[in-house]
Amino acid sequence: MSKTPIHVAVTGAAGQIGYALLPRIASGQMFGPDQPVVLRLIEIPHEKAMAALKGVAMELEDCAFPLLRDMVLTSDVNEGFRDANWALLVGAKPRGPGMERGDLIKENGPIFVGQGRAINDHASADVRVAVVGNPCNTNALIAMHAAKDVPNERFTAMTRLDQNRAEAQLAQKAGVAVSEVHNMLIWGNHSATQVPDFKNATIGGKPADEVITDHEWLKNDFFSTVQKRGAAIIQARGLSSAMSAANGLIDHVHDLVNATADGSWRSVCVPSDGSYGVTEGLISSFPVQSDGQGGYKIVQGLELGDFLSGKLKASVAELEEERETVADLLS
Ligand SMILES: NC(=O)C1=CN([C@@H]2O[C@H](COP(=O)(O)OP(=O)(O)OC[C@H]3O[C@@H](n4cnc5c(N)ncnc54)[C@H](O)[C@@H]3O)[C@@H](O)[C@H]2O)C=CC1
Ligand SMILES: O=C([O-])CC(=O)C(=O)O
Repeated sequence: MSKTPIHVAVTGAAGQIGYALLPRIASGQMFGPDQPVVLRLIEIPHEKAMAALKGVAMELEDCAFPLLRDMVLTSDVNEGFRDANWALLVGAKPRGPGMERGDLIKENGPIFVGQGRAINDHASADVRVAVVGNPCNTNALIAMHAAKDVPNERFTAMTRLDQNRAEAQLAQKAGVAVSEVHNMLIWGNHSATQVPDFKNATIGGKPADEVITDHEWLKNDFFSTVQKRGAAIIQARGLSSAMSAANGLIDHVHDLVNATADGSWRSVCVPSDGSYGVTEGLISSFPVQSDGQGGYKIVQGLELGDFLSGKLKASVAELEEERETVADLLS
């Protein structure tokens, strides 16, 4: 017997990431090859955006995905998040050349108040939220505060793209396939202060910093390539990462709905419980292990050493500053 469809709400559905993301959800890559979905597609109430959304929906129809049971197209957030089991908050303005993601905070932050409230009031009791719109950690914090009745741990933000970028860089440097790289972890904020952890990653089962003996490269080029990859894509494409961002979100949600293999973890931004000295309540990237039943835990006991600990402190300080900037949206 076929499973009950799950309702997946996606904001910014007519945007770049939406275009790369929706066919992958509808084809089963996010929730599995036997899980039907209803897509609830949310856009701004502008004629052009809604017309573009209609076009995207027509294309989805034309793909004839067997798992796609229905689509709702709306600019009303209450309708969009109604009965949603997952809310994927993608819709927001992307940065342009020369900007940092944090520069978007005043413009994008307010979007997440209304969306948080609508999720609170209309989504399914088991709703889980993944925020992609930048600055994603602080936007997730805003939505979490606005959704007073939804447990805080249901709110996540995405550093999986950064993790994937870091894996690719390590694999290239070591001259191995990317499948040899495991437990690559990003700590902190999805920003230029993020901390790609080369100490706890492994390559071919050995610590990455034993396989790659050029530690100056790990601390300098590797670090800054991963931290600044988003800007490099904007520079090259004239638009921000969309295909790889959609791919990161597929991985992020897929790995939260399935149990993580023992002894491994994924980078997920979740509300801090104070682990690793990260200020409690901030949404920061941690090593996360999912139980596959809707729960997860922050993996404990990893050693960071002085270099990575110092970098994490700076990233946490930035998250605190962002929280201060949006204090009026958190009441
Ligand atoms: N966390 C991450 O790793 C990444 C985050 N991003 C962020 O994702 C966001 C979206 O990026 P793109 O799809 O490339 O941008 P885009 O400009 O192509 O699309 C954004 C879409 O969101 C819609 N939108 C804006 N406000 C909305 C609202 N209140 N409700 C519903 N829809 C709304 C717009 O009409 C537009 O169609 C940006 O903030 C970008 O910076 C992008 C790449 C990676
Ligand atoms: O860099 C940007 O503005 C978009 C983004 O978050 C990324 O590609 O990591």
